[in-house]
Amino acid sequence: MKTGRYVGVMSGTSLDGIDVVLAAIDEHTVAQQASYTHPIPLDIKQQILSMCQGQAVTLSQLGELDTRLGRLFGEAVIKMLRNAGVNGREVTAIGCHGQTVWHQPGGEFPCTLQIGDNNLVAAMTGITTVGDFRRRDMAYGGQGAPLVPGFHHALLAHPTERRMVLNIGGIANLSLLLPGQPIRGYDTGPGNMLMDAWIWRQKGKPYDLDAIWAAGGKIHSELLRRMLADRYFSLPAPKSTGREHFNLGWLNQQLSQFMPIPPRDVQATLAELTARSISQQVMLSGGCEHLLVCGGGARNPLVMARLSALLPGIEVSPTDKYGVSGDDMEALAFAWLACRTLSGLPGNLPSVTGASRETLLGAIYPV
Ligand SMILES: Nc1ncnc2c1ncn2[C@@H]1O[C@H](COP(=O)(O)OP(=O)(O)OP(=O)(O)O)[C@@H](O)[C@H]1O
Ligand SMILES: CC(=O)N[C@H]1[C@@H]2OC[C@@H](O2)[C@@H](O)[C@@H]1O[C@H](C)C(=O)O
Repeated sequence: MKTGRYVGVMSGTSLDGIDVVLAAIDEHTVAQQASYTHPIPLDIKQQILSMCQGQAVTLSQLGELDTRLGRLFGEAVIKMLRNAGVNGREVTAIGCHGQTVWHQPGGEFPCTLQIGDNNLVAAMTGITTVGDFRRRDMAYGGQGAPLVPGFHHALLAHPTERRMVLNIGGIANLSLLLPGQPIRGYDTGPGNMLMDAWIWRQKGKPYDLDAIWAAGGKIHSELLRRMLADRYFSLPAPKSTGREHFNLGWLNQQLSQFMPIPPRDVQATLAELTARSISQQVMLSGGCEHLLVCGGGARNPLVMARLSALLPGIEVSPTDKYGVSGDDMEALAFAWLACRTLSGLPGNLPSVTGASRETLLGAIYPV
């Protein structure tokens, strides 16, 4: 294993900011040393959102966004290292996930596109950068996602306890760490994405802080039932999804089947959709003793309370309680994946993604 200090950079589907971490990684430990969230300018956020939802873009717009994001990731790393008082020469490599603007794992021409030019990240920071983590798994027939279950296993598996790790980001994904069984994992469906999109549309707020707005609404049971009937929820694993499917257009389509529903009730129903779709998948996957939750959704008290209520007998708690920061989990995972790539170790898990084999992940951008 190529031990050293690694930087992980993750810009997820929520577009709430670029998460950057610094960690010392060796065969047995991933010791987080610093973290920082870099803001995403609103116009960049809007361009990403329109691309993700399939609106037409010119090649020039795509190329420029690739450059702007590459610069932004580079700046984010430089700022984090400056705050931490660490020189770039002390860092072995950066694992930079990039920004997913399209993810289409099925069909005749599967594809996934993460942008943000890694050549720029390497040039700006003077640090070897590893990127493009998903497409080799896809080249071997896998979904290209989720990639974090291997990292969850390395950090949080227990020899006898049945544990699952749940990331509630824009999309939610679940890792099954069940003793004696192969590691499995898949995206359960919307995490914060629809809740965020609805409150943005209704109130111009990026998210429903502490679920205060949703908590005062009533669940619309027919709308909930209709949304839960979406085909994605009953698909067997391996499976992964994104904004291409669960977006405001999808929500408007569901709402069009009803007389106008008070906006606050829609927000409450979306929070319930997140909790129900996750809890159904936890139970369908055989249940567990401990559900360890990370991602921004772990800060949503309503979703967390509903998960606890829907999963009696399962302890639902943030991963922080188990020593891993829930806000930094994904960025840490990409630092770890970069370390695996430079160490010549595979990064994907065929039992999760459905790929035909384990493989090295990523492309290396040297300095
Ligand atoms: N106090 C809070 N109350 C309610 N929701 C919160 C709170 N804090 C964070 N969130 C939610 O978490 C989101 C950010 O989550 P996160 O940073 O995990 O997303 P992400 O990095 O884009 O994830 P992914 O890549 O897994 O999609 C916010 O957009 C918001 O919906
Ligand atoms: C294509 C893509 O970017 N997928 C993300 C997204 O965000 C959460 C969920 O959907 C997960 O599948 C994945 O991210 C995590 C880091 C993963 O690959 O495990």
